[in-house]
Amino acid sequence: MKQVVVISGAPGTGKTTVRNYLTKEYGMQKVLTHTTRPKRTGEQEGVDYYFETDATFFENHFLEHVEYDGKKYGSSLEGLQKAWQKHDWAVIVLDTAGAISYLQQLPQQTLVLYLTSSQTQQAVRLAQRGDTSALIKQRLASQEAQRDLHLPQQLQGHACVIRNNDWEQTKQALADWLQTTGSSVDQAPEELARPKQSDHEQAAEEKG
Ligand SMILES: Nc1nc2c(ncn2[C@@H]2O[C@H](COP(=O)(O)OP(=O)(O)O)[C@@H](O)[C@H]2O)c(=O)[nH]1
Ligand SMILES: Nc1ncnc2c1ncn2[C@@H]1O[C@H](COP(=O)(O)OP(=O)(O)O)[C@@H](O)[C@H]1O
Repeated sequence: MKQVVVISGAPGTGKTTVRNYLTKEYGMQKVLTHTTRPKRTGEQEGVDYYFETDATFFENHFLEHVEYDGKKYGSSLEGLQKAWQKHDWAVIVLDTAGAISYLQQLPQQTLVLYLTSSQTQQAVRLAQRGDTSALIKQRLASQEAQRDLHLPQQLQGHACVIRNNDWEQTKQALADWLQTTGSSVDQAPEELARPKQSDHEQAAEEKG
């Protein structure tokens, strides 16, 4: 059975970190999304996002797309299907509006993980990531970031909520959650036995 783990939450709660952990430790296949926001230092095309312009963005066939802090973001069904060709478990990072769309459109396949952390911690982490203080302030004050500070009603009862403060506890909470989903991710020894790829190796392979 194909599954997609949708990771959602406010900026700096650790969505990308958890996504990378689930790909490396559990072999889940990352689904990249498209955005018109500028690349951050260190981000790479085809590794972190597919970076688009306003003109190229709508050349994609989106399963859902949103506006977040004035920029466009969207995820395609093709991207998800490509991931499912490689592994039964895909993982994607979306805002809460995207998570709601996935639950509505793919109710049998979608598992939502909603991350939280204290707002002070969020700001500290975004600074660690290298974002400027002006950017952090703008991002955290945006309507969408404020909205995503709380689990929307449509996700209540459908999301596993993890407070990502202590990383060891987060890893344990993820393991416990995956066990309760009756997941088969632990039962894919041939996948897990493969040498771990770096994100860049994986991107190079995907490009062919
Ligand atoms: N709905 C939706 N949200 C997305 C998509 N891609 C990224 N996001 C979300 O857009 C928001 C902004 O992402 P990003 O610019 O990387 O900023 P960050 O949250 O500060 O790491 C985050 O909540 C992401 O989860 C997408 O394709 N669809
Ligand atoms: N549990 C944690 N403890 C300490 N730092 C963390 C933890 N989780 C994430 N981080 C760090 O916080 C920063 C922001 O995390 P990131 O995954 O980019 O957040 P998001 O994708 O939700 O915006 C990164 O530098 C990351 O290494």
